[in-house]
Amino acid sequence: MAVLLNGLRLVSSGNLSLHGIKSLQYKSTRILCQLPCKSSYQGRPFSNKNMTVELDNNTGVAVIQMKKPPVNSLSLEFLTEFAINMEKLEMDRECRGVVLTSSNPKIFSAGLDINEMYGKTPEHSGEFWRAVQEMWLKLYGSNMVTIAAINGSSPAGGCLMALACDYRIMADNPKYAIGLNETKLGIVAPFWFKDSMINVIGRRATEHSLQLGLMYSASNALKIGLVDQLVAQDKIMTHALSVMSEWLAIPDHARQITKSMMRKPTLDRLLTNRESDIQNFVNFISKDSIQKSLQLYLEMLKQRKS
Ligand SMILES: CC/C=C\CCC/C=C/C(=O)SCCNC(=O)CCNC(=O)[C@H](O)C(C)(C)COP(=O)(O)OP(=O)(O)OC[C@H]1O[C@@H](n2cnc3c(N)ncnc32)[C@H](O)[C@@H]1OP(=O)(O)O
Repeated sequence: MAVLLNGLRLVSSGNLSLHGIKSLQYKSTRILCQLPCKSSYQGRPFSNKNMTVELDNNTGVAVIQMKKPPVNSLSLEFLTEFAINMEKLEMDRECRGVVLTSSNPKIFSAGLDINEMYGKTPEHSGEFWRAVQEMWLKLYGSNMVTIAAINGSSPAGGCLMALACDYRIMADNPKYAIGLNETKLGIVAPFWFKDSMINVIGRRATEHSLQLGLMYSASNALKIGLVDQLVAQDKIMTHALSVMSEWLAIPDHARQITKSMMRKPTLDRLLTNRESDIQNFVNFISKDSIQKSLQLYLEMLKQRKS
């Protein structure tokens, strides 16, 4: 996948490599990364409106705060913006860690934007799925330390984002739920969603979880290891930054090589099957029966409100 970023053409396919080690550098200023409006993505108009990215040059830690109303659903535009921001941070020698969180006090992310999967052309579906893959490749394959500060519910694609991070801290609120609930929508979590979950909670728990499309309360997510810690909502960012400092105390090169060793087989599996995975998604999502399921699900979401 190629993107134009600040005039530089980037060809991306995941980031972790034994050679991609960053040197440690610190600066004393605080900057707000806002990509220029003129940035382009495969010829599409681009705007950086779905998240803010704030890099603290003292600590080398960036906070990506998702802010797409109403529920941070992962649209093509959102995913494109996310991948470009991750690429930019990855290339920034001063950035060593990323905390991913949400500006919505109740929702981390509602997962993939269902409107992107309903009533769309095969071309659009293919482009959308490539962007979903790219988001995961950038996050799962990042050289940086990645921490999800899950300050609200996080179904499906939202859970995938959290699973792709190195560490997950969830707000201790019984109303929040997290999980890969795809089967409940009549759709199937692809193999790399499944692999991401297996690598965090193990095979048996994943099978149970995926077949039933289970959503876990924060406390049950902690019990099965889907999240690593629960903390009070108002302490979640402070805590995430404190955990980050522990991870950053490890020399980057040793941690990055270890991370690559652990994650490379999972990344390679998608990289070598990328095109067939897209084709599989397009074929699956284009079926009348799946379109019907998605239509009913969208209607149910709207009715639930009223
Ligand atoms: C071969 C492989 C094939 C396929 C693989 C596909 C893998 C798919 C992965 C996914 O991520 S699918 C998406 C799964 N997500 C969900 O099931 C979440 C659904 N949403 C909810 O459960 C709730 O909305 C909530 C996130 C818990 C938030 O609840 P809340 O009560 O706060 O808000 P409300 O329900 O009123 O929603 C507000 C507004 O947002 C719209 N919405 C919600 N989720 C989505 C979504 N994922 N995509 C698009 N739009 C979404 C909802 O309809 C409301 O819209 P409205 O204001 O216009 O009525």
